[in-house]
Amino acid sequence: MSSQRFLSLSVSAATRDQLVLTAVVFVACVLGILSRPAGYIAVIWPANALLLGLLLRNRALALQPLSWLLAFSAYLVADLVTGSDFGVALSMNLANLLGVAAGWLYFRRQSASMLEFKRQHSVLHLLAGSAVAALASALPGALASGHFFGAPLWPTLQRWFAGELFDMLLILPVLLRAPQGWMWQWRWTLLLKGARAAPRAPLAALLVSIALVHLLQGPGAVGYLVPALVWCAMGYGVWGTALLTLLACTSATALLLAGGVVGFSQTLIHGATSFQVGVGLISLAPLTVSVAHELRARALRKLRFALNHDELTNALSRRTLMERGRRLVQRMAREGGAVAILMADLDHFKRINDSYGHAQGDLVLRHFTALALRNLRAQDLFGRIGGEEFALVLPEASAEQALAVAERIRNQMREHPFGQRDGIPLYVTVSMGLRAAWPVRPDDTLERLLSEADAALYHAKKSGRDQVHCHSPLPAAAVGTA
Ligand SMILES: Nc1nc2c(ncn2[C@@H]2O[C@H](COP(=O)(O)OP(=O)(O)OP(=O)(O)O)[C@@H](O)[C@H]2O)c(=O)[nH]1
Repeated sequence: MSSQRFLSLSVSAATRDQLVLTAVVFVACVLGILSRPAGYIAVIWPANALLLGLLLRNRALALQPLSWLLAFSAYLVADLVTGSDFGVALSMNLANLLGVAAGWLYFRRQSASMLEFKRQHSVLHLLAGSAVAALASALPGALASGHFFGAPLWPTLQRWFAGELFDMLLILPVLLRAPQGWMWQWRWTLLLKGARAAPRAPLAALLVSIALVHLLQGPGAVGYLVPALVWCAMGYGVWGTALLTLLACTSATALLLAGGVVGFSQTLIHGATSFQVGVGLISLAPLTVSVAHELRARALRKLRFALNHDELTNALSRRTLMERGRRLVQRMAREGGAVAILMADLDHFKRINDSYGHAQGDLVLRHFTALALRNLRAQDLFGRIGGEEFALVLPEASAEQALAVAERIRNQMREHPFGQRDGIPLYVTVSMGLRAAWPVRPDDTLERLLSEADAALYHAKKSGRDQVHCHSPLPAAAVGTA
């Protein structure tokens, strides 16, 4: 367990996390207690959702009974220091803890990807888990309220449930999807860079819609937020959307409370209950859009990769190499730049397959690809032409530089042992043909350069393999230094 400096004390990471958890619950409770105009049920009660979210993010913490005990003490102390009766505080906070425990039991069965909103059904599970947690605290809470204050069971149950559902649906996604690590470990510069690069228009639309909620107040005003939030969902990712939804929905709620459209007095309580459930459910719309948007983007990325790459080696596919290579050669011809083409073919590959098996042959192909890619620059192209034949297109590379790269790859390949057979290690060599063009002429096509590199490869094979042959002879000095 690593020890860290925290508040000038040297504490273990687990203790630090427990202290943070306790402090968060305490502050959230005080906030909730301050919003209790109706006597015993708070307007906002973020403590349960925050506690549940933090425990789900840090499972090791949730598995320690001390964490639960500390959280419970935070609930109790917050109530007692603000003047609550001990019996009331004890029973109400037991109800709170029961809700968190029920939510924990529901969500702990979900996979990490489900909880991080990386699955199609994540939002539905958020709704179900939040409803379970809300009901598990609302029921004992309403019973205790009836016992201590003579509050009617059904309206109190509805009120408590609505408040909890509202908090869970808005707060949990922010915590569950937040970047890895606690506040002090977040990569703030990276986050700020991402925020700066994000489009501004959806955010501006959201601010306008919050202003509209204020200007055109009414029971349906929260709906004004939906189009802008859906737009945000298409540009800001799941976490950004969850955060903006939380901020926008709570701002709109505060504005409508201030305007008297919703209220938590006894006469307005039914409307407030329906309002909170409605806002909570509305918040699921942008979240669902952002999850679907992200899943679609991921599927498209995978599809594009599969289209552009060879399945076995992950080298570029022949089609993509030809497309990109053609564009590159045309650009070099326009700019009068240089390009070097290498054709590479593993030697006696059939024998490797025959003697060591096809699986070993596949391994050699994958290793050769990795080795070649390690020796190339980001702008170089490396593709599998077919079987054990590969092509490399190196822009802005002279014949000497390309020859040096080819020799490096050839030497590294011949020195790498691949498994053993009868105690004899398997070594594989590669032959290559090089065609360099500098400057690239307008009539130099990729097809022609490739076929000339192929002719050079044929010579390399004919001359005994395990060598690089150049299409046109290089100056003697260059060959010596390569
Ligand atoms: N393991 C494996 N073998 C493949 C794959 N594609 C093609 N081959 C094999 O590669 C071998 C190519 O053999 P040849 O074209 O005769 O060439 P070679 O044995 O390398 O001989 P030289 O090129 O003349 O040195 C054949 O046995 C193919 O079955 C593949 O994806 N995996």
